This record gives sequence, structure tokens and C-alpha cells, in this order.
Amino acid sequence: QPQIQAASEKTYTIDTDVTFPPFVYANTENKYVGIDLDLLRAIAKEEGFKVKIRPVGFNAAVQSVSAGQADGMIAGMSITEERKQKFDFSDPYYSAGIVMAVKDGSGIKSLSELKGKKVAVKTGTAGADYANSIKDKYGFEIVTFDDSDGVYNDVLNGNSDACFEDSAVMYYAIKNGLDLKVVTKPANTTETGFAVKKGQNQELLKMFNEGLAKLKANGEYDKIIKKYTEGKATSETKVKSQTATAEDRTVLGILKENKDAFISGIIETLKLTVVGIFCATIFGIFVGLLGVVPNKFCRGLSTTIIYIFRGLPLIVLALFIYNGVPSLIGSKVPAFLAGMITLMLNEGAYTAAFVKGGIESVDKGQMEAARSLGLPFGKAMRRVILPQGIKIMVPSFINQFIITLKDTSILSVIGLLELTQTGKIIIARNLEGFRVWAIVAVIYLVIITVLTLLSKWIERRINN
Ligand SMILES: NC(=O)CC[C@H](N)C(=O)O
Repeated sequence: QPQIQAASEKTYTIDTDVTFPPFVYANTENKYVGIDLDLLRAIAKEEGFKVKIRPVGFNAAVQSVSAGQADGMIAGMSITEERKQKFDFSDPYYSAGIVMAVKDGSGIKSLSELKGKKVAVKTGTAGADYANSIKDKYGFEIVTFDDSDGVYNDVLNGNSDACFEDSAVMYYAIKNGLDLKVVTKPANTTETGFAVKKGQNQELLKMFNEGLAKLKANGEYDKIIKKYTEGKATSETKVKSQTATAEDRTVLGILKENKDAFISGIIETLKLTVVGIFCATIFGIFVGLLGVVPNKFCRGLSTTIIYIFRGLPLIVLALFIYNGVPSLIGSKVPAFLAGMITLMLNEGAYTAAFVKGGIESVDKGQMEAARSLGLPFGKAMRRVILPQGIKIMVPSFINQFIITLKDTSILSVIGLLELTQTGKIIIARNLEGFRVWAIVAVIYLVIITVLTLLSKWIERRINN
């Protein structure tokens, strides 16, 4: 009995794409809902397991599930032959084809008019595959975005001439006021399913299928589908942008409405920054010192570490640690830990470089004089060289702290819900790109100002 109890309480991490109404999105109450999540929650209840939903985006979800970082994903995901190599899919719960949409009033009416034009798609989706498969035939260029709102906006802005999107999603968005028009019939219709990594989490897949069958039998399935596809929207099913008239669209209104999201985004950013700065500083000082000790191996090691981690783009390092390393070591790397290690290695390499440089810039005669007075190397370093070197390094430290803060934004690619990712998700809902990014920018500036003042204060104390 207790064993069953424990098993039934198991929580699974499920990644999703919240820019995909009516399948997954945030409603007016900021709750993640939609056909997929309602089904998943009903199934979880039926089968006795818990789910933790992470709004990471479609492509990020595909990667985190393949890397074993999440237990499964549900995001209106098409069951394709290619994906079956990497994923095990549940029984289908919906189906969708791909349609092309253009700006209302644009002259384009068919695929054959796309020659020399730009088509926006979402990274890693069936729509993107479809676009790739016909781009040479019709002679268009592809532009990719991480979420559906980015795709729609690019067409609305006129940067792209058309976009490809799942039919149900496109119709739903247009019904809810998006100023685009569907001009083709659904193509490549595929079924939609819940996915786990191939060969993994089979018990979860089995429970999903059993639960789905039960919901289909007892009418709950139909109810959920109807709720999102027919009839009048309720406050529960409304997409944020649907309430445009009722909602306060001023900067203050947006701030008030999303207060909690912004606050938790800020906290996550601050946590990452503080932990990142701390680890990078220790790591950097250590590697920097290694670079000046009188030992060839240590100096070589220091140079190599600096060379590698200063040379790698932060985003590549983050994706490598989060999505690459788990398949190597066979266990999960939590997103926060992955983010922290990324910052430690990258910012630490820069720190090491200026620590080394700072020490080297202290006049050589200082060390010689200290040594000839009989001080051993370590002591001469600590008492004579470092105090002078640190003064030289302080401005670089402050600079690096600020860069670390800004670089935390890049960690949004591994789904960390820090300030930038928070901004993306809010925009996914209210489509107020300009205002939300302005708010996010101001918040960063405020934090940077505080950080700078704090650093300046420390600098003064060190110099006195
Ligand atoms: N969330 C999505 O964008 C899914 C798009 C599409 N159905 C796919 O599986 O690729």
C-alpha cells in the first residue's frame, strides 16, 4: 500500500510551448491552460500522478526531452516519422494541417506567389519542416523564430510576407483578433500527441494513454475540446490578448497585471547574477593565479581554460551544458545549475584573464625586491603583489559584474524563467512587444545602477 502511495505521488516535469493557443497558453488569470494542459491535468488526476509544467518553448522542449532533462512534452506536437526515431508518442488526441497566412490586405494568395519573398516559421516545428521542403520549389526564404508570436509579428510588421502555422492555431488566433488571413488549405495533416524520450518514461506514456481512453469514454475529452473550440470564451478560456478592451494596456497596467511574473523574473535574475558572480569570481581568481605561479603546467592549464571558455559563445556553452552534457553523463542537469556553471566558466574565464593581467602589470622589481628580502613566493604574492594588483583589477571586476548580470538574459534559452524569459512569455500573451520590452529594459537598467553604485562603494573602501 505505501508503495502505491509513493508511486501515485510521482511528479513529472513536462515541458511545453505557451505561445500556442488553443493547445497551450496563459489565460487572463495567468494560468497555463488549453486543450493540451486540460487533458494532461485531467489524465494526471485520473491516473494519480502530478505534473510540473515548464513554459520553455517548442524547440527548447524538444531538446530538453531528447536530453532527458524533462520527462515529457505536450505542445500540439505533430507525430511525425522523423520524430518517432527520438520520441515515443501517446495515442493521438487531435490533428492539424499546416496553413499559410498573410497580412490582411496583402496581395499574396498562394504558394506560387512566394518567389523571392520571406516566410516566417517557428524553429523545429512541422511548419518549419514543411517550409524547408518546398522552399526551393517556390523560391522563398525562411526566417525562424522561437515562438509563434515572433512569427506572427514578423508578418504583421511586414518583415516577412507570409507564415506557416498549424491550422487550428492559426484559425484560433485570427478568430481572436490577429490581423492575418489564411490563404491555403491545410497541408500535411498530422496527428498530435504527447511525447516522451524514446524508451524512457514508459509508465508515464502508458498512464497517459489509459487516462486519455478513459476521458474519451466518459465524455470529458469532448468537453475539453469543445470548451476551447466552440461557443463563447469564458475568463478561463480567454487568451490574454482577447481581453484587450477590458485590460489596461498602459505601461502601468501591464506592470500591475503581471506584477507577480515580473517579481519572480527579477528574483531569478538576481539569484543567477549573485550566484554567477560569486562562482565566476572564485573560479576566475583561482585560474588567474594559476597563470602566474612559477610552474609551466599550471600556467598552461590557466591559459587553456581562458582560451576555451572565453572563446565559446555563452549561448553555445549554455546549450551544451544543458542539452548536451546530460546525454553524456546520463543524468539530468537542472536548469539553474546549468546556468550557474555556464556563468562560472564564461565570466570566470574573463575574470581570470584580467586577474592574471593585473598581477603581471605590477612592476617585476616588486617581486624581486620582496623575494630578496627573504619572503617566500606565496607570501610575496599576498603581501606585496596582490594588494597592488587588486587596485588595478577593481574596475575590471565591476565591469565583469555588470556583464554577468546582462548575460543572465541569454540563459532564457535553457528555459530559466528569469527576467528576459518572463518578458517573452508576457508578450506571447498580450502582444505588447514595445511596452513589455521597454519595461524589461528599464528593470535591467535599475538593477545595473544599483549594482554599479554598490561596486563603486566597495571600490572606495578598497582604495582607502
Ligand atoms: N507547438 C508547436 O509549435 C507545434 C507545432 C507543430 N504541430 C509541430 O509539432 O511541430
